[in-house]
Amino acid sequence: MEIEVEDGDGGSGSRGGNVGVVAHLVWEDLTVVVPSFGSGATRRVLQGLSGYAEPGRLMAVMGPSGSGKSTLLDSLAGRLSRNVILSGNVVLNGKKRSLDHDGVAYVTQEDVLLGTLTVKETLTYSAQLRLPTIMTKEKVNSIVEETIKEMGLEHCADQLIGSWHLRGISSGEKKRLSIALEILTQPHLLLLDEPTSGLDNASAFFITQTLKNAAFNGRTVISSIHQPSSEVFALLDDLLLLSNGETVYFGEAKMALQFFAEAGFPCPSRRNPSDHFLHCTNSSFDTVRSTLIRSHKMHEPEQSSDSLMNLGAVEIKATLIEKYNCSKYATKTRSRIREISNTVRNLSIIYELN
Ligand SMILES: Nc1ncnc2c1ncn2[C@@H]1O[C@H](COP(=O)(O)OP(=O)(O)OP(=O)(O)O)[C@@H](O)[C@H]1O
Repeated sequence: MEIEVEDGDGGSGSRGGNVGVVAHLVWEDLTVVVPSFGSGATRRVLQGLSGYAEPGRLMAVMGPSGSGKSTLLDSLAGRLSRNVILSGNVVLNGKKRSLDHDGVAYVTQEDVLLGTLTVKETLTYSAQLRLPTIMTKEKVNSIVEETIKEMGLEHCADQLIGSWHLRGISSGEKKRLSIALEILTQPHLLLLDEPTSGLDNASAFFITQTLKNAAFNGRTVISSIHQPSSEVFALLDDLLLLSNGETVYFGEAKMALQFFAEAGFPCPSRRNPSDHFLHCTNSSFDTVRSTLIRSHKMHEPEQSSDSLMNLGAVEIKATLIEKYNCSKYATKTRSRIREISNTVRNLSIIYELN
Protein backbone atom coordinates (compact mmCIF):
# COMPACT_ATOMS: atom_id res chain seq x y z
CA MET A 1 0.00 0.00 0.00
CA GLU A 2 1.32 3.43 -0.91
CA ILE A 3 1.66 6.25 1.58
CA GLU A 4 1.26 9.87 0.59
CA VAL A 5 2.47 12.53 2.95
CA GLU A 6 3.11 16.25 3.03
CA ASP A 7 6.28 17.60 4.61
CA GLY A 8 4.81 20.74 6.16
CA ASP A 9 3.14 21.28 9.51
CA GLY A 10 -0.40 21.15 8.25
CA GLY A 11 -1.76 23.04 5.27
CA SER A 12 -4.89 24.43 3.80
CA GLY A 13 -5.97 21.50 1.61
CA SER A 14 -8.85 21.76 -0.81
CA ARG A 15 -12.50 21.65 0.20
CA GLY A 16 -15.30 19.65 -1.26
CA GLY A 17 -13.24 16.55 -2.02
CA ASN A 18 -10.20 14.87 -0.58
CA VAL A 19 -8.37 16.86 2.07
CA GLY A 20 -4.98 17.96 0.70
CA VAL A 21 -2.81 16.79 3.61
CA VAL A 22 -2.99 13.30 5.00
CA ALA A 23 -2.18 12.07 8.49
CA HIS A 24 -0.38 8.85 9.30
CA LEU A 25 -0.39 8.50 13.05
CA VAL A 26 1.63 5.90 14.93
CA TRP A 27 1.85 5.36 18.67
CA GLU A 28 4.31 2.96 20.26
CA ASP A 29 4.59 1.63 23.78
CA LEU A 30 2.34 4.39 25.09
CA THR A 31 2.16 4.29 28.86
CA VAL A 32 0.41 6.77 31.15
CA VAL A 33 1.08 6.67 34.87
CA VAL A 34 -0.59 8.58 37.67
CA PRO A 35 2.20 8.95 40.23
CA SER A 36 1.43 8.66 43.91
CA PHE A 37 2.31 11.69 45.94
CA GLY A 38 2.69 10.48 49.49
CA SER A 39 0.36 7.60 50.28
CA GLY A 40 -1.25 5.28 47.70
CA ALA A 41 0.21 3.29 44.86
CA THR A 42 1.30 4.58 41.45
CA ARG A 43 -1.41 3.75 38.88
CA ARG A 44 -0.94 2.71 35.26
CA VAL A 45 -3.81 4.10 33.24
CA LEU A 46 -2.43 3.03 29.85
CA GLN A 47 -0.05 0.09 29.60
CA GLY A 48 2.30 -0.05 26.60
CA LEU A 49 -0.23 0.57 23.82
CA SER A 50 0.93 0.42 20.20
CA GLY A 51 -1.13 1.13 17.12
CA TYR A 52 -1.62 3.28 14.07
CA ALA A 53 -4.31 5.25 12.29
CA GLU A 54 -4.45 5.91 8.56
CA PRO A 55 -6.13 8.36 6.18
CA GLY A 56 -9.51 7.36 4.82
CA ARG A 57 -10.30 5.15 7.80
CA LEU A 58 -12.59 5.45 10.81
CA MET A 59 -11.18 3.90 13.97
CA ALA A 60 -13.22 3.31 17.11
CA VAL A 61 -11.70 3.07 20.57
CA MET A 62 -13.98 0.91 22.70
CA GLY A 63 -13.80 -0.44 26.22
CA PRO A 64 -15.62 -0.41 29.54
CA SER A 65 -15.88 2.79 31.55
CA GLY A 66 -12.48 3.69 33.03
CA SER A 67 -10.56 1.52 30.54
CA GLY A 68 -8.52 4.53 29.32
CA LYS A 69 -10.31 5.65 26.13
CA SER A 70 -10.24 9.39 26.94
CA THR A 71 -6.69 9.12 28.26
CA LEU A 72 -5.55 7.57 24.98
CA LEU A 73 -7.25 10.32 22.93
CA ASP A 74 -5.76 12.99 25.25
CA SER A 75 -2.31 11.39 24.78
CA LEU A 76 -2.68 11.38 20.98
CA ALA A 77 -3.94 14.98 21.02
CA GLY A 78 -1.13 16.15 23.32
CA ARG A 79 -3.68 17.28 25.90
CA LEU A 80 -2.97 15.13 28.94
CA SER A 81 -3.39 16.78 32.29
CA ARG A 82 -0.21 17.73 34.12
CA ASN A 83 -0.53 15.31 37.00
CA VAL A 84 0.19 12.24 34.81
CA ILE A 85 3.39 10.97 33.21
CA LEU A 86 3.41 9.86 29.57
CA SER A 87 6.09 7.64 28.05
CA GLY A 88 6.39 6.11 24.59
CA ASN A 89 6.12 7.72 21.17
CA VAL A 90 3.36 9.48 19.28
CA VAL A 91 4.51 10.09 15.70
CA LEU A 92 2.54 12.03 13.10
CA ASN A 93 3.79 11.76 9.50
CA GLY A 94 7.17 10.62 10.72
CA LYS A 95 7.65 13.43 13.21
CA LYS A 96 7.58 12.96 16.94
CA ARG A 97 5.80 15.89 18.45
CA SER A 98 2.95 17.28 20.43
CA LEU A 99 -0.12 17.10 18.21
CA ASP A 100 -1.67 20.27 19.58
CA HIS A 101 -1.24 22.16 16.30
CA ASP A 102 -3.01 23.08 13.04
CA GLY A 103 -4.37 20.14 11.14
CA VAL A 104 -5.40 18.21 14.24
CA ALA A 105 -8.86 18.68 15.75
CA TYR A 106 -10.26 17.27 18.97
CA VAL A 107 -13.98 17.14 19.72
CA THR A 108 -14.33 16.68 23.48
CA GLN A 109 -17.33 15.17 25.30
CA GLU A 110 -18.75 18.55 26.29
CA ASP A 111 -20.42 20.77 23.69
CA VAL A 112 -19.31 24.37 24.30
CA LEU A 113 -21.94 26.34 22.39
CA LEU A 114 -23.75 29.66 22.87
CA GLY A 115 -27.49 28.98 23.14
CA THR A 116 -28.52 32.40 21.81
CA LEU A 117 -26.80 31.97 18.43
CA THR A 118 -28.11 30.09 15.42
CA VAL A 119 -26.21 27.17 13.90
CA LYS A 120 -25.05 29.30 10.97
CA GLU A 121 -24.02 32.25 13.15
CA THR A 122 -21.97 29.93 15.35
CA LEU A 123 -20.11 28.51 12.37
CA THR A 124 -19.66 31.91 10.71
CA TYR A 125 -18.19 33.58 13.83
CA SER A 126 -15.90 30.65 14.43
CA ALA A 127 -14.79 30.64 10.76
CA GLN A 128 -14.06 34.38 10.89
CA LEU A 129 -11.90 33.88 13.99
CA ARG A 130 -10.09 30.71 12.96
CA LEU A 131 -9.67 30.75 9.18
CA PRO A 132 -6.75 32.75 7.69
CA THR A 133 -7.44 36.52 7.74
CA ILE A 134 -6.44 36.82 4.06
CA MET A 135 -9.40 34.62 3.07
CA THR A 136 -12.19 36.59 1.34
CA LYS A 137 -15.62 36.91 2.96
CA GLU A 138 -17.13 34.93 0.05
CA LYS A 139 -14.68 32.08 0.58
CA VAL A 140 -15.39 32.02 4.34
CA ASN A 141 -19.15 31.92 3.64
CA SER A 142 -18.78 29.13 1.11
CA ILE A 143 -16.71 27.09 3.61
CA VAL A 144 -19.46 27.61 6.22
CA GLU A 145 -22.13 26.50 3.71
CA GLU A 146 -20.15 23.41 2.71
CA THR A 147 -19.56 22.46 6.34
CA ILE A 148 -23.28 22.83 7.12
CA LYS A 149 -24.00 20.51 4.18
CA GLU A 150 -21.27 18.01 5.12
CA MET A 151 -22.68 17.69 8.65
CA GLY A 152 -26.33 17.50 7.50
CA LEU A 153 -27.35 20.69 9.31
CA GLU A 154 -29.09 22.51 6.42
CA HIS A 155 -32.58 22.08 7.89
CA CYS A 156 -31.64 23.77 11.19
CA ALA A 157 -29.02 26.28 9.94
CA ASP A 158 -31.13 29.26 11.01
CA GLN A 159 -32.43 27.72 14.21
CA LEU A 160 -31.22 28.84 17.65
CA ILE A 161 -28.98 26.39 19.48
CA GLY A 162 -31.01 26.87 22.65
CA SER A 163 -30.35 26.16 26.30
CA TRP A 164 -32.12 24.74 29.35
CA HIS A 165 -34.77 27.49 29.23
CA LEU A 166 -34.87 28.00 25.46
CA ARG A 167 -35.91 25.12 23.19
CA GLY A 168 -33.41 24.79 20.38
CA ILE A 169 -31.78 22.13 18.24
CA SER A 170 -31.62 18.48 19.35
CA SER A 171 -28.68 16.85 21.20
CA GLY A 172 -27.66 15.01 18.03
CA GLU A 173 -27.66 18.28 16.06
CA LYS A 174 -25.62 19.97 18.84
CA LYS A 175 -23.05 17.19 18.59
CA ARG A 176 -22.94 17.51 14.79
CA LEU A 177 -22.46 21.27 15.21
CA SER A 178 -19.53 20.66 17.60
CA ILE A 179 -17.96 18.39 14.98
CA ALA A 180 -18.71 20.95 12.24
CA LEU A 181 -16.83 23.61 14.26
CA GLU A 182 -13.73 21.40 14.17
CA ILE A 183 -14.11 20.41 10.52
CA LEU A 184 -14.18 24.12 9.49
CA THR A 185 -10.40 24.33 9.69
CA GLN A 186 -10.02 21.23 7.50
CA PRO A 187 -8.10 19.04 9.94
CA HIS A 188 -6.42 15.97 8.48
CA LEU A 189 -6.61 14.20 11.84
CA LEU A 190 -9.90 14.26 13.72
CA LEU A 191 -10.12 12.91 17.29
CA LEU A 192 -13.48 12.61 19.05
CA ASP A 193 -14.32 11.60 22.61
CA GLU A 194 -17.63 9.70 22.77
CA PRO A 195 -19.57 11.78 20.20
CA THR A 196 -22.53 9.39 20.33
CA SER A 197 -22.97 9.21 24.11
CA GLY A 198 -26.49 9.98 25.30
CA LEU A 199 -27.93 9.87 21.77
CA ASP A 200 -30.60 7.51 20.47
CA ASN A 201 -29.65 4.83 17.92
CA ALA A 202 -30.69 6.87 14.88
CA SER A 203 -28.74 10.00 15.96
CA ALA A 204 -25.70 7.88 16.87
CA PHE A 205 -25.87 6.23 13.44
CA PHE A 206 -26.13 9.65 11.73
CA ILE A 207 -23.07 10.96 13.62
CA THR A 208 -21.05 7.84 12.82
CA GLN A 209 -22.04 8.03 9.16
CA THR A 210 -20.81 11.66 9.02
CA LEU A 211 -17.52 10.55 10.60
CA LYS A 212 -17.30 7.79 8.00
CA ASN A 213 -17.82 10.43 5.27
CA ALA A 214 -15.15 12.64 6.88
CA ALA A 215 -12.76 9.68 6.70
CA PHE A 216 -13.83 8.92 3.14
CA ASN A 217 -12.76 12.47 2.21
CA GLY A 218 -9.18 11.56 3.22
CA ARG A 219 -9.15 12.35 6.92
CA THR A 220 -7.85 10.09 9.64
CA VAL A 221 -10.64 9.73 12.20
CA ILE A 222 -10.29 8.23 15.68
CA SER A 223 -13.31 8.21 17.97
CA SER A 224 -14.11 6.63 21.29
CA ILE A 225 -17.54 5.01 21.24
CA HIS A 226 -19.25 3.65 24.30
CA GLN A 227 -21.69 0.95 23.26
CA PRO A 228 -22.41 1.04 19.53
CA SER A 229 -25.44 -0.65 18.01
CA SER A 230 -24.70 -3.32 15.40
CA GLU A 231 -25.54 -0.81 12.63
CA VAL A 232 -23.00 1.66 14.02
CA PHE A 233 -20.43 -1.11 14.54
CA ALA A 234 -20.78 -2.11 10.87
CA LEU A 235 -19.61 1.39 9.84
CA LEU A 236 -16.27 1.09 11.66
CA ASP A 237 -13.09 0.32 9.71
CA ASP A 238 -10.73 -0.32 12.62
CA LEU A 239 -11.16 -1.15 16.28
CA LEU A 240 -9.03 -0.71 19.37
CA LEU A 241 -10.54 -2.54 22.30
CA LEU A 242 -9.18 -1.56 25.70
CA SER A 243 -9.58 -3.05 29.13
CA ASN A 244 -7.86 -1.52 32.17
CA GLY A 245 -5.51 0.38 29.87
CA GLU A 246 -4.36 -2.70 27.95
CA THR A 247 -5.00 -3.75 24.34
CA VAL A 248 -7.47 -6.61 24.08
CA TYR A 249 -7.76 -6.23 20.29
CA PHE A 250 -6.38 -3.91 17.64
CA GLY A 251 -7.15 -4.41 13.97
CA GLU A 252 -9.92 -4.37 11.42
CA ALA A 253 -13.30 -4.07 13.13
CA LYS A 254 -14.77 -6.82 10.97
CA MET A 255 -12.07 -9.30 12.13
CA ALA A 256 -12.74 -8.77 15.85
CA LEU A 257 -15.48 -11.42 15.93
CA GLN A 258 -13.07 -13.95 14.41
CA PHE A 259 -10.39 -13.06 17.00
CA PHE A 260 -12.85 -13.58 19.88
CA ALA A 261 -13.94 -16.93 18.42
CA GLU A 262 -10.30 -18.03 17.95
CA ALA A 263 -9.53 -16.99 21.53
CA GLY A 264 -12.35 -19.24 22.82
CA PHE A 265 -15.05 -16.62 23.35
CA PRO A 266 -17.29 -16.74 20.27
CA CYS A 267 -20.09 -14.20 20.09
CA PRO A 268 -23.45 -15.97 20.50
CA SER A 269 -25.63 -15.60 17.44
CA ARG A 270 -28.03 -12.65 17.65
CA ARG A 271 -25.87 -10.83 20.22
CA ASN A 272 -24.61 -7.38 19.23
CA PRO A 273 -20.80 -7.81 18.69
CA SER A 274 -19.91 -4.72 20.73
CA ASP A 275 -22.08 -5.92 23.66
CA HIS A 276 -20.19 -9.21 23.56
CA PHE A 277 -16.76 -7.51 23.48
CA LEU A 278 -17.66 -5.25 26.39
CA HIS A 279 -19.21 -8.10 28.38
CA CYS A 280 -15.97 -10.08 28.01
CA THR A 281 -13.75 -7.20 29.15
CA ASN A 282 -15.82 -5.48 31.83
CA SER A 283 -14.70 -6.61 35.28
CA SER A 284 -17.57 -4.65 36.85
CA PHE A 285 -19.78 -7.62 35.90
CA ASP A 286 -17.77 -9.77 38.37
CA THR A 287 -18.35 -7.27 41.17
CA VAL A 288 -22.07 -6.97 40.40
CA ARG A 289 -22.49 -10.76 40.19
CA SER A 290 -20.65 -11.49 43.44
CA THR A 291 -22.56 -8.72 45.25
CA LEU A 292 -25.89 -10.17 44.06
CA ILE A 293 -24.86 -13.71 45.04
CA ARG A 294 -23.70 -12.50 48.49
CA SER A 295 -27.00 -10.72 49.06
CA HIS A 296 -28.91 -13.87 47.88
CA LYS A 297 -30.55 -11.87 45.08
CA MET A 298 -28.91 -14.23 42.56
CA HIS A 299 -28.09 -17.95 42.73
CA GLU A 300 -24.58 -19.30 42.28
CA PRO A 301 -24.55 -20.12 38.52
CA GLU A 302 -24.24 -23.77 37.49
CA GLN A 303 -21.52 -24.85 35.06
CA SER A 304 -22.64 -23.78 31.61
CA SER A 305 -21.66 -24.64 28.06
CA ASP A 306 -21.25 -20.88 27.48
CA SER A 307 -17.55 -20.18 28.22
CA LEU A 308 -18.49 -16.67 29.32
CA MET A 309 -20.68 -17.93 32.17
CA ASN A 310 -17.96 -20.12 33.72
CA LEU A 311 -15.19 -17.54 33.90
CA GLY A 312 -14.92 -14.15 35.57
CA ALA A 313 -14.25 -11.09 33.39
CA VAL A 314 -10.77 -10.74 34.93
CA GLU A 315 -9.81 -14.23 33.70
CA ILE A 316 -11.42 -13.67 30.30
CA LYS A 317 -9.60 -10.36 29.91
CA ALA A 318 -6.23 -11.90 30.86
CA THR A 319 -6.78 -14.74 28.35
CA LEU A 320 -7.77 -12.33 25.58
CA ILE A 321 -4.73 -10.08 26.16
CA GLU A 322 -2.40 -13.09 26.11
CA LYS A 323 -4.04 -14.49 22.95
CA TYR A 324 -3.97 -11.09 21.24
CA ASN A 325 -0.26 -10.54 21.98
CA CYS A 326 0.71 -13.74 20.18
CA SER A 327 -1.95 -13.50 17.45
CA LYS A 328 -1.63 -12.77 13.73
CA TYR A 329 -3.48 -9.49 14.44
CA ALA A 330 -0.71 -8.24 16.77
CA THR A 331 1.97 -9.36 14.27
CA LYS A 332 0.15 -7.45 11.51
CA THR A 333 -0.06 -4.34 13.72
CA ARG A 334 3.67 -4.43 14.48
CA SER A 335 4.63 -4.89 10.83
CA ARG A 336 2.26 -2.13 9.63
CA ILE A 337 3.74 0.26 12.24
CA ARG A 338 7.25 -0.53 10.89
CA GLU A 339 6.03 -0.14 7.29
CA ILE A 340 4.41 3.27 7.96
CA SER A 341 7.45 4.50 9.91
CA ASN A 342 9.89 3.43 7.18
CA THR A 343 7.86 4.79 4.27
CA VAL A 344 7.18 8.11 5.94
CA ARG A 345 10.88 8.39 6.91
CA ASN A 346 11.99 7.66 3.31
CA LEU A 347 9.50 10.18 1.92
CA SER A 348 10.78 12.84 4.36
CA ILE A 349 14.34 12.18 3.13
CA ILE A 350 13.18 12.57 -0.51
CA TYR A 351 11.45 15.86 0.38
CA GLU A 352 14.57 17.11 2.17
CA LEU A 353 16.80 16.17 -0.80
CA ASN A 354 14.53 18.12 -3.14
N1 LIG B 1 -5.38 13.04 35.21
C1 LIG B 1 -5.76 11.96 35.88
N2 LIG B 1 -5.47 11.82 37.20
C2 LIG B 1 -5.84 10.72 37.89
N3 LIG B 1 -6.48 9.68 37.34
C3 LIG B 1 -6.79 9.75 36.05
C4 LIG B 1 -6.44 10.89 35.24
N4 LIG B 1 -6.87 10.68 33.99
C5 LIG B 1 -7.47 9.47 33.99
N5 LIG B 1 -7.41 8.92 35.22
C6 LIG B 1 -7.97 7.60 35.60
O1 LIG B 1 -7.67 6.69 34.56
C7 LIG B 1 -8.76 5.80 34.34
C8 LIG B 1 -9.17 5.87 32.89
O2 LIG B 1 -9.86 7.08 32.67
P1 LIG B 1 -10.47 7.50 31.26
O3 LIG B 1 -11.25 8.74 31.46
O4 LIG B 1 -9.39 7.52 30.25
O5 LIG B 1 -11.43 6.26 30.98
P2 LIG B 1 -12.58 6.10 29.88
O6 LIG B 1 -12.41 4.73 29.30
O7 LIG B 1 -12.55 7.25 28.94
O8 LIG B 1 -13.87 6.14 30.80
P3 LIG B 1 -15.38 6.65 30.46
O9 LIG B 1 -15.92 5.72 29.41
O10 LIG B 1 -16.10 6.49 31.76
O11 LIG B 1 -15.29 8.08 30.00
C9 LIG B 1 -9.86 6.22 35.30
O12 LIG B 1 -9.83 5.36 36.41
C10 LIG B 1 -9.49 7.63 35.69
O13 LIG B 1 -9.91 7.93 36.99
